[in-house]
Amino acid sequence: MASAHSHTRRWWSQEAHGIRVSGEGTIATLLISSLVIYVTVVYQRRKKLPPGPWPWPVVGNLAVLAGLPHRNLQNLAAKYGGLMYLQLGQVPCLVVSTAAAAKELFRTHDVIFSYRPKRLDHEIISGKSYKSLTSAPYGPYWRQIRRICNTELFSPAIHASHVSVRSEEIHSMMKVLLAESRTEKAIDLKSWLTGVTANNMTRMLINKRFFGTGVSDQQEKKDFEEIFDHIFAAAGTFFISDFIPKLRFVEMLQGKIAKLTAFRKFLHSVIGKIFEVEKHRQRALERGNDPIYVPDFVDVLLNTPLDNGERLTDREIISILSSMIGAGTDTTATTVVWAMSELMVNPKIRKQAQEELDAVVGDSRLVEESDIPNLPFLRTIVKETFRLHAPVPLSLPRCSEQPCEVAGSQFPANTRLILNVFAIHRDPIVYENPDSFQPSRFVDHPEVDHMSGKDFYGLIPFGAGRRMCPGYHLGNVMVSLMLAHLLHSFDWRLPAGVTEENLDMSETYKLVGLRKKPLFLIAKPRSPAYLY
Ligand code: HEM
Repeated sequence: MASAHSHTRRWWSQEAHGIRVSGEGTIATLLISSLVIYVTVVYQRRKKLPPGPWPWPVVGNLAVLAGLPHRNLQNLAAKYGGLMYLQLGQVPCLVVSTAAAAKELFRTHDVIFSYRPKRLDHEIISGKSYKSLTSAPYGPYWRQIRRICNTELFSPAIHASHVSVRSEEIHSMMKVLLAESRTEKAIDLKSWLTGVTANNMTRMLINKRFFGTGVSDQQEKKDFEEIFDHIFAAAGTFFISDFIPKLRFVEMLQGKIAKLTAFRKFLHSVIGKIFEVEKHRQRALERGNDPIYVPDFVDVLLNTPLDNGERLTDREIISILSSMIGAGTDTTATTVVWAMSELMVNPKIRKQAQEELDAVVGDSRLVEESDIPNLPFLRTIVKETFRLHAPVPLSLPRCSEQPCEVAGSQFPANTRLILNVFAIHRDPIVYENPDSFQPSRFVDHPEVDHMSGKDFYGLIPFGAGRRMCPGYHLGNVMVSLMLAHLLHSFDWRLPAGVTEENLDMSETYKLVGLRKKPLFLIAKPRSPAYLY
């Protein structure tokens, strides 16, 4: 009995082993044949596409978007060239990394790539209709909003009418800086600059300010700050489901969807009060046709009919205003922080800029906007900062809506376009010593215009083509003005223990290229106190 039993066990074990061996064989065969099919399919497809790194199954080349994607992509472009192909999950992607490739692409394919890819945060926060200027698809709605913004917000006449707002906001913050300088404490420059740019934006848009002295409603200020902290944080977050929609559950598990949904609820509960859209509507009714009243931007948005005769909804107005504040605040403040960082590690350049300011402005008044055209060296510092520290290193993502042909290759609809401004601004064919801060490189080239977005594609901090930044003039003026004020009115030094040699100049990527560590500086006034 015992032997029969052991025989049966041996038989069973051999049989089972046999099954395992043949099972393993089948799995191995399946794996190998899947791999062969995958390699063949990818190889056949890739033959017809621009060069690029080999994609992993499922995720493709998504890993390049981790950490500092502008640098990862620059390194890849050094190997694969100015026009590179990536497979980002399920999304085909073209990466432009040289001035020549940017010129070629914008001259021939700007319209095709004038759409914006959908993002999870936009979908949850604003709903699926994407009605802000930054996220709206290229088409009639976007064209109308862009036209309204160009004529009612960014036109030379409107820009000129806001000179006093810019000046008041900078002067009001100069007073705060003066007071801070008396304490000899190191100042977090970014928070000061963000206050100025945010106040300037909100005064232009809704005739209100939220930072500095004289702000009475502290709760509203807190809500405003919370909203834009969330918007900036969401804009800098990577959502895997934007590239592999089936993985949306991952974002659910990570709590990202719950966080965005909670933010949407908070946003909708406070934003109406902050932007006062309904109050504007009521005031317009009470006012009637008062010829003396100067409408602000909310009045304009409420009153301008769209081509179909309809008016913008409150939701649409709120989206347009929020995206404008989101797009214009951090970008501008960050550029000045980088300019000051470079000037702290390049004291000779800082001194030269101060000498120019002293010669042009003198010591009996503060800088004025009309001084900027007379400060050519300061303007080269601004250009060089935009070059070396492009505030939006990968621009805003774009995509195609239709299938298209680029450089002889066919691309399906929804191909993403990444404009690697960071790499373009370091294109060794255009710039000598591209990694060093040398404003003098522009001294003999005043024709290099970082705001044209056409002809010269070696300096495009505001993007290029149809969706180029509409706030480029305002952004450039604010950066130049704030920098001029900081240098003319104060001498600056690094806090104890930090030197020109060891100041950390590394960056992080949150859609905007921010300093990894805040810039703390100690200010010493250069002008008599009554001037501030
Ligand atoms: C230093 C300042 C700024 C920089 C570097 C900057 C940069 C950019 C870039 C790279 C884009 C994407 C362009 C493209 O897709 O080709 C953009 C778009 C945009 N920017 Fe700016 N920007 C700045 C300031 C501003 C300001 C002050 C405003 C508003 C007052 C603004 C409003 C916008 C809007 C609404 C868009 C979306 C345009 C569209 O999709 O049609 N920006 N910006």
